[in-house]
Amino acid sequence: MIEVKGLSHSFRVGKKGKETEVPVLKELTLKAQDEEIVSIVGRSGSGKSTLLHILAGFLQPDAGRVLVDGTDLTAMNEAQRAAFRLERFGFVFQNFQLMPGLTAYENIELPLTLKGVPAAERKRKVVELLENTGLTEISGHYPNELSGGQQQRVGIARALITEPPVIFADEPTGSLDSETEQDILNLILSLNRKYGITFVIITHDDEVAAIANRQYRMHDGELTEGGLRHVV
Ligand SMILES: Nc1ncnc2c1ncn2[C@@H]1O[C@H](COP(=O)(O)OP(=O)(O)OP(=O)(O)O)[C@@H](O)[C@H]1O
Repeated sequence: MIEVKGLSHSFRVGKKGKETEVPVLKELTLKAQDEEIVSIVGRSGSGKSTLLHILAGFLQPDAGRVLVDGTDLTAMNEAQRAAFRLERFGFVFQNFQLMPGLTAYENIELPLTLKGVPAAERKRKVVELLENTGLTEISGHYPNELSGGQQQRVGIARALITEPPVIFADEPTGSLDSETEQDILNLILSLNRKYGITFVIITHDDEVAAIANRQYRMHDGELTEGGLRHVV
Protein backbone atom coordinates (compact mmCIF):
# COMPACT_ATOMS: atom_id res chain seq x y z
CA MET A 1 0.00 0.00 0.00
CA ILE A 2 1.13 3.52 -0.80
CA GLU A 3 0.09 6.33 1.54
CA VAL A 4 0.90 9.97 1.00
CA LYS A 5 0.43 12.42 3.84
CA GLY A 6 0.76 16.21 3.86
CA LEU A 7 2.84 16.28 0.69
CA SER A 8 3.94 19.73 -0.47
CA HIS A 9 6.50 20.83 -3.02
CA SER A 10 7.65 24.10 -4.60
CA PHE A 11 10.16 24.87 -7.32
CA ARG A 12 12.43 27.91 -7.22
CA VAL A 13 12.41 29.52 -10.64
CA GLY A 14 13.95 32.56 -12.27
CA LYS A 15 17.34 34.28 -12.32
CA LYS A 16 19.80 33.77 -9.51
CA GLY A 17 19.19 36.26 -6.72
CA LYS A 18 15.72 36.98 -8.09
CA GLU A 19 14.17 33.53 -7.73
CA THR A 20 10.54 33.08 -6.86
CA GLU A 21 8.92 30.10 -5.17
CA VAL A 22 6.27 28.37 -7.25
CA PRO A 23 4.14 26.02 -5.15
CA VAL A 24 3.36 22.94 -7.28
CA LEU A 25 1.94 20.42 -4.78
CA LYS A 26 -0.14 21.60 -1.84
CA GLU A 27 -0.66 19.35 1.19
CA LEU A 28 -1.67 16.26 -0.77
CA THR A 29 -3.15 13.12 0.70
CA LEU A 30 -3.34 9.98 -1.44
CA LYS A 31 -3.80 6.26 -0.94
CA ALA A 32 -3.21 3.30 -3.26
CA GLN A 33 -4.24 -0.03 -1.77
CA ASP A 34 -2.64 -3.27 -2.90
CA GLU A 35 -4.08 -4.59 -6.17
CA GLU A 36 -5.87 -1.32 -6.95
CA ILE A 37 -5.70 0.72 -10.13
CA VAL A 38 -5.35 4.37 -9.11
CA SER A 39 -5.62 7.24 -11.57
CA ILE A 40 -4.50 10.82 -11.19
CA VAL A 41 -6.12 12.99 -13.82
CA GLY A 42 -5.41 16.64 -14.42
CA ARG A 43 -4.54 19.26 -17.00
CA SER A 44 -1.06 19.94 -18.29
CA GLY A 45 0.93 21.80 -15.64
CA SER A 46 -1.31 20.76 -12.74
CA GLY A 47 1.55 18.91 -11.03
CA LYS A 48 0.97 15.25 -12.02
CA SER A 49 4.52 14.49 -13.14
CA THR A 50 5.98 16.16 -10.07
CA LEU A 51 3.78 13.96 -7.88
CA LEU A 52 4.81 10.84 -9.82
CA HIS A 53 8.50 11.71 -9.44
CA ILE A 54 8.03 12.03 -5.69
CA LEU A 55 5.96 8.82 -5.38
CA ALA A 56 8.67 6.89 -7.22
CA GLY A 57 11.46 8.41 -5.13
CA PHE A 58 13.14 10.41 -7.92
CA LEU A 59 12.46 13.71 -6.16
CA GLN A 60 12.46 14.64 -2.47
CA PRO A 61 9.42 16.72 -1.44
CA ASP A 62 9.70 19.88 0.68
CA ALA A 63 7.26 18.42 3.20
CA GLY A 64 5.20 15.31 3.80
CA ARG A 65 5.67 11.58 3.77
CA VAL A 66 5.39 8.81 1.18
CA LEU A 67 4.86 5.47 2.89
CA VAL A 68 5.19 2.27 0.86
CA ASP A 69 4.01 -0.69 2.95
CA GLY A 70 4.85 1.44 5.98
CA THR A 71 8.39 2.33 4.85
CA ASP A 72 8.94 6.07 4.48
CA LEU A 73 10.58 6.79 1.10
CA THR A 74 11.26 10.39 2.07
CA ALA A 75 13.42 9.27 5.01
CA MET A 76 15.81 7.37 2.70
CA ASN A 77 18.92 8.67 0.99
CA GLU A 78 19.21 8.61 -2.80
CA ALA A 79 20.98 5.24 -2.98
CA GLN A 80 18.41 3.63 -0.71
CA ARG A 81 15.58 5.06 -2.80
CA ALA A 82 17.18 3.77 -6.01
CA ALA A 83 17.53 0.25 -4.55
CA PHE A 84 13.96 0.35 -3.26
CA ARG A 85 12.69 1.50 -6.67
CA LEU A 86 14.49 -1.32 -8.48
CA GLU A 87 12.86 -3.93 -6.25
CA ARG A 88 9.38 -2.49 -5.96
CA PHE A 89 8.45 -0.29 -8.90
CA GLY A 90 8.01 -0.72 -12.65
CA PHE A 91 7.56 2.12 -15.14
CA VAL A 92 5.53 2.56 -18.32
CA PHE A 93 6.07 5.67 -20.44
CA GLN A 94 4.01 7.60 -22.98
CA ASN A 95 6.70 7.22 -25.66
CA PHE A 96 7.50 3.59 -24.71
CA GLN A 97 11.27 4.16 -24.26
CA LEU A 98 12.29 0.84 -25.79
CA MET A 99 15.91 0.18 -26.79
CA PRO A 100 15.88 0.52 -30.60
CA GLY A 101 18.74 -1.95 -31.14
CA LEU A 102 17.04 -4.77 -29.21
CA THR A 103 14.17 -7.01 -30.32
CA ALA A 104 10.90 -7.10 -28.39
CA TYR A 105 12.14 -10.27 -26.67
CA GLU A 106 15.47 -8.68 -25.75
CA ASN A 107 13.82 -5.47 -24.49
CA ILE A 108 11.65 -7.50 -22.12
CA GLU A 109 14.60 -9.66 -21.04
CA LEU A 110 16.92 -6.70 -20.33
CA PRO A 111 15.83 -5.90 -16.73
CA LEU A 112 16.40 -9.56 -15.79
CA THR A 113 19.84 -9.58 -17.41
CA LEU A 114 20.74 -6.40 -15.50
CA LYS A 115 19.58 -8.07 -12.27
CA GLY A 116 21.85 -11.05 -12.95
CA VAL A 117 19.04 -13.61 -13.36
CA PRO A 118 20.42 -16.86 -14.90
CA ALA A 119 19.73 -17.46 -18.63
CA ALA A 120 17.37 -20.44 -18.23
CA GLU A 121 15.17 -18.58 -15.75
CA ARG A 122 15.18 -15.49 -17.97
CA LYS A 123 13.98 -17.53 -20.91
CA ARG A 124 11.21 -19.21 -18.93
CA LYS A 125 9.92 -15.88 -17.60
CA VAL A 126 10.12 -13.98 -20.90
CA VAL A 127 8.39 -16.76 -22.88
CA GLU A 128 5.56 -16.92 -20.32
CA LEU A 129 5.08 -13.16 -20.26
CA LEU A 130 5.19 -12.90 -24.07
CA GLU A 131 2.27 -15.30 -24.11
CA ASN A 132 0.33 -13.46 -21.40
CA THR A 133 0.72 -10.12 -23.18
CA GLY A 134 -0.04 -11.49 -26.67
CA LEU A 135 3.45 -10.78 -28.00
CA THR A 136 4.81 -14.22 -28.89
CA GLU A 137 4.47 -13.74 -32.64
CA ILE A 138 6.30 -10.44 -32.77
CA SER A 139 9.00 -11.28 -30.21
CA GLY A 140 11.77 -11.16 -32.85
CA HIS A 141 10.77 -7.73 -34.18
CA TYR A 142 12.65 -4.51 -33.48
CA PRO A 143 10.69 -1.53 -32.04
CA ASN A 144 10.60 0.29 -35.41
CA GLU A 145 8.92 -2.78 -36.90
CA LEU A 146 6.05 -2.60 -34.39
CA SER A 147 2.86 -0.51 -34.18
CA GLY A 148 2.47 1.95 -31.29
CA GLY A 149 0.12 -0.42 -29.49
CA GLN A 150 2.56 -3.33 -29.88
CA GLN A 151 5.42 -1.16 -28.64
CA GLN A 152 3.39 -0.23 -25.56
CA ARG A 153 2.63 -3.92 -24.94
CA VAL A 154 6.38 -4.54 -24.98
CA GLY A 155 6.85 -1.56 -22.63
CA ILE A 156 4.30 -2.99 -20.23
CA ALA A 157 5.83 -6.49 -20.41
CA ARG A 158 9.27 -5.01 -19.69
CA ALA A 159 7.85 -3.24 -16.61
CA LEU A 160 6.26 -6.51 -15.45
CA ILE A 161 9.12 -8.91 -15.97
CA THR A 162 10.78 -8.26 -12.60
CA GLU A 163 7.39 -8.75 -10.90
CA PRO A 164 7.18 -5.39 -9.12
CA PRO A 165 4.13 -4.96 -6.86
CA VAL A 166 3.56 -1.43 -8.23
CA ILE A 167 3.69 -0.05 -11.78
CA PHE A 168 3.65 3.69 -12.45
CA ALA A 169 2.29 4.56 -15.89
CA ASP A 170 2.75 8.12 -17.17
CA GLU A 171 0.20 8.81 -19.95
CA PRO A 172 0.44 5.16 -21.10
CA THR A 173 -1.96 5.70 -24.00
CA GLY A 174 -0.98 9.30 -24.79
CA SER A 175 0.65 8.34 -28.10
CA LEU A 176 -2.04 5.92 -29.28
CA ASP A 177 -5.25 6.19 -31.30
CA SER A 178 -8.50 5.54 -29.45
CA GLU A 179 -8.93 1.92 -30.57
CA THR A 180 -5.38 1.00 -29.55
CA GLU A 181 -5.90 2.95 -26.32
CA GLN A 182 -8.79 0.67 -25.41
CA ASP A 183 -6.65 -2.36 -26.19
CA ILE A 184 -3.88 -1.19 -23.84
CA LEU A 185 -6.38 -0.28 -21.09
CA ASN A 186 -7.85 -3.79 -21.35
CA LEU A 187 -4.34 -5.24 -21.04
CA ILE A 188 -3.72 -3.16 -17.89
CA LEU A 189 -7.05 -4.31 -16.42
CA SER A 190 -6.34 -7.97 -17.16
CA LEU A 191 -2.79 -7.81 -15.74
CA ASN A 192 -4.11 -6.09 -12.64
CA ARG A 193 -6.60 -8.93 -12.15
CA LYS A 194 -4.21 -11.74 -13.06
CA TYR A 195 -1.11 -10.65 -11.14
CA GLY A 196 -2.65 -8.32 -8.53
CA ILE A 197 -0.29 -5.52 -9.53
CA THR A 198 -1.09 -2.02 -8.32
CA PHE A 199 -1.13 0.47 -11.20
CA VAL A 200 -0.78 4.21 -10.62
CA ILE A 201 -1.79 5.93 -13.86
CA ILE A 202 -1.15 9.58 -14.61
CA THR A 203 -3.30 10.99 -17.39
CA HIS A 204 -5.09 14.06 -18.74
CA ASP A 205 -7.77 11.82 -20.27
CA ASP A 206 -10.97 11.15 -18.29
CA GLU A 207 -11.64 7.92 -20.22
CA VAL A 208 -8.28 6.50 -19.17
CA ALA A 209 -8.80 7.66 -15.58
CA ALA A 210 -12.18 5.90 -15.52
CA ILE A 211 -10.66 2.39 -15.52
CA ALA A 212 -9.28 3.01 -12.03
CA ASN A 213 -10.79 1.72 -8.80
CA ARG A 214 -9.68 4.91 -7.10
CA GLN A 215 -9.68 8.17 -8.99
CA TYR A 216 -7.95 11.40 -8.03
CA ARG A 217 -8.20 14.76 -9.74
CA MET A 218 -5.30 17.18 -9.67
CA HIS A 219 -6.06 20.86 -10.02
CA ASP A 220 -3.42 23.55 -9.50
CA GLY A 221 -1.44 21.32 -7.17
CA GLU A 222 -4.41 20.21 -5.11
CA LEU A 223 -5.67 16.65 -5.17
CA THR A 224 -9.23 15.50 -4.58
CA GLU A 225 -10.49 11.96 -4.56
CA GLY A 226 -13.22 11.62 -7.14
CA GLY A 227 -14.97 8.38 -6.39
CA LEU A 228 -14.54 4.67 -6.36
CA ARG A 229 -15.35 2.28 -9.16
CA HIS A 230 -16.79 -0.89 -7.71
CA VAL A 231 -15.47 -3.89 -9.58
CA VAL A 232 -17.89 -6.76 -9.88
N1 LIG B 1 12.21 21.25 -12.37
C1 LIG B 1 11.31 22.24 -12.37
N2 LIG B 1 11.68 23.51 -12.09
C2 LIG B 1 10.78 24.50 -12.06
N3 LIG B 1 9.45 24.33 -12.28
C3 LIG B 1 9.03 23.09 -12.58
C4 LIG B 1 9.92 21.99 -12.64
N4 LIG B 1 9.21 20.88 -12.95
C5 LIG B 1 7.93 21.29 -13.08
N5 LIG B 1 7.81 22.61 -12.84
C6 LIG B 1 6.56 23.39 -12.86
O1 LIG B 1 5.62 22.74 -12.00
C7 LIG B 1 4.31 22.78 -12.52
C8 LIG B 1 3.74 21.37 -12.62
O2 LIG B 1 4.48 20.64 -13.59
P1 LIG B 1 4.23 19.08 -13.86
O3 LIG B 1 5.19 18.66 -14.93
O4 LIG B 1 4.26 18.34 -12.58
O5 LIG B 1 2.73 19.10 -14.42
P2 LIG B 1 1.93 17.97 -15.23
O6 LIG B 1 0.55 18.00 -14.69
O7 LIG B 1 2.66 16.69 -15.17
O8 LIG B 1 1.97 18.54 -16.71
P3 LIG B 1 2.08 17.71 -18.10
O9 LIG B 1 0.79 16.93 -18.22
O10 LIG B 1 2.20 18.80 -19.11
O11 LIG B 1 3.28 16.84 -18.03
C9 LIG B 1 4.42 23.50 -13.86
O12 LIG B 1 4.04 24.85 -13.66
C10 LIG B 1 5.88 23.40 -14.22
O13 LIG B 1 6.30 24.49 -14.99
